[in-house]
Amino acid sequence: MSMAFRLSKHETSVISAEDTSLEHLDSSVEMHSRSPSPAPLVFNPRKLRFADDDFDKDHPQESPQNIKKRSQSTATAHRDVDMSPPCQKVRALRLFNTPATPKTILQKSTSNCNHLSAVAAAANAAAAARNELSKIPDRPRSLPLHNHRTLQPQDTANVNPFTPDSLMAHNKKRCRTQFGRENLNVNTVQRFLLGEPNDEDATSQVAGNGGFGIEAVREINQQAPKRLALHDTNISRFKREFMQVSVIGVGEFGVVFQCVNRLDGCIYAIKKSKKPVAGSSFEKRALNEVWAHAVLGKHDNVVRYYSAWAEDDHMLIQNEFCDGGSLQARIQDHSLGESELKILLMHVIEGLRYIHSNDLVHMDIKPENIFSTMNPTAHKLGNSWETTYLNAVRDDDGMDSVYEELRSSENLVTYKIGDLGHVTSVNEPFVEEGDCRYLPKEILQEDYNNLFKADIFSLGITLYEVAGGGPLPKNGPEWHKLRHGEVPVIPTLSKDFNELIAQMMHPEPNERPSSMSIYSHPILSAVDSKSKLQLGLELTVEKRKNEILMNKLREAKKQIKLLEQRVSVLATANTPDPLDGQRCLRSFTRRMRTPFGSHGKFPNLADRNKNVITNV
Ligand SMILES: Nc1ncnc2c1ncn2[C@@H]1O[C@H](COP(=O)(O)OP(=O)(O)OP(=O)(O)O)[C@@H](O)[C@H]1O
Ligand SMILES: [Mg+2]
Repeated sequence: MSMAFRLSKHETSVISAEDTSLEHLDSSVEMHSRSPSPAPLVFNPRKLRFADDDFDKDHPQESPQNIKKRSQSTATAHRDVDMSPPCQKVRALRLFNTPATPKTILQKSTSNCNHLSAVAAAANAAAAARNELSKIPDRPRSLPLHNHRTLQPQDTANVNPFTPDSLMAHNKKRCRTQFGRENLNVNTVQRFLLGEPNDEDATSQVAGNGGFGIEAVREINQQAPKRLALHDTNISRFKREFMQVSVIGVGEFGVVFQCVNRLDGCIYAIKKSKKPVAGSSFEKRALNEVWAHAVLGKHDNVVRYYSAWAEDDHMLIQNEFCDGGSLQARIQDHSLGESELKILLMHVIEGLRYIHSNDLVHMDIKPENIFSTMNPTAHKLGNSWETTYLNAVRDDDGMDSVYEELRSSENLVTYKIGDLGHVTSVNEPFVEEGDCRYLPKEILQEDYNNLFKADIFSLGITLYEVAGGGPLPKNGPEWHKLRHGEVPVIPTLSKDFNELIAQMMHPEPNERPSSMSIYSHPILSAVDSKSKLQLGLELTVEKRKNEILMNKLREAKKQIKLLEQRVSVLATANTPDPLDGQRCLRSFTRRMRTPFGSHGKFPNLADRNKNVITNV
């Protein structure tokens, strides 16, 4: 159970030897901390404790039920002033033996298995099935039903509930009843993809109604009643494939390592669940994160996903390594100015727009879950041609220094949304509340009608915090004020930016701007979003690139000239000189005419030549 507890801010913790959650860490591992704290193995604060100190101080006698009830009331701000956000407490309750206990979590977790989409299932399982498919000579034959009992775990594949599939999104109900499963076996997928002869109308049903044929459905119902257990997929990869460099972060759920892949030599961030999750109630949470990453990890402003696997019953996720650390670490020593905030907003809103366009929501946007890269190739200096160009020239000698210059600059940064453990679908939400400091009130009231706007609120309050409005309250009057439209003005920001933040934190979700409208907000026009310093730096870099290219051009021209000269010399040398021919001829004829030859008459070559020349 301790795993569900979050580290409080005060608990900037030191990993101790007895911390079982870190039993798999090498003792030699150094903590790579971007916080100013010099202590080794000091972690950035993560989410809150459920039994939060402040909370307990504020409400020592409060019964959890009252807290929840009060949170759900729509009482006025003043009445709410004494009330604290219940989410952490409610979550705590769920973990103990009360009506809303682990059972609830587990039930929810099991019911969430119905997130299925049959076509999405087919599409996902298709990848796993591809190898098998290639072995099939002709149209596949269906397995006799009794054969299903002998199916091996490796013949099945999970269904990713986040796969964007509009077909099934429109047939949710049907989908739930028909495909209330989390995995499909390869034969069913084959049959769906290749079309079973006696499933002819099934194929048309798939297109028209989003369903399989009756027989296929029956087959699915005969199959494994639960999802592919992590335990069954355990594989040993971590030590074999990766070289562990350091620990880069610790959250409620996982420890994140910086690793180098032994084969490709690139750096990755590998997140490993702190405790074994296979078979536990956290298995679903772990899989959720993998599913979300697999669907969303392709956008420049979402942490890229490479692979995931289960090892020793732990979940491991191999992600892009973000060398700039978390936003939380970046703001340890200073708040962000408006120009930096605009860049942050521009990047995060692009990521959110992408997530939202997949009908998914993040549900845990906060500085600890926004990472950054300082790699200029990842940064959008311009269009993608520029990235391609930079990639193309990066191996060239001169670019290394330019690269270094970019890398050392704190001003070139790409922000990426990470930690997708709370992602859920808006069509069939399974909401696991994130950090209550960043949650809007409606989520605590279990109003999930406009989840997109919950992300917008969290981003708004994140901007407010990193601009200098933090630290954010976890409960109490200040917590409520921020959710009742009483957002203090940040003096260092323009009126427009303050207004935008306040609008994003509007108490009424529908009044908050959408990710799309923020994206096209005039405040984020391309020029405005870059600081003078950044523009200056980019200009310098462009000039340097230009210089290098000009030098190369000059060098290339020189080489071409030299080559041309050599070619003309060679050409001249190869052309037979008529005079030379005459000379040879004459010497030859002379030699022929001289019965003694040259040897006896002329002791050395010079004399002989002299003779020839004389003859000429
Ligand atoms: N890809 C990455 N690149 C660089 N640092 C990372 C990466 N992933 C995670 N981190 C670091 O590790 C910390 C914990 O990661 P993450 O938020 O994914 O863990 P978590 O256990 O899911 O957290 P939470 O408590 O929010 O559930 C982050 O705040 C960040 O500092
Ligand atoms: Mg996190």
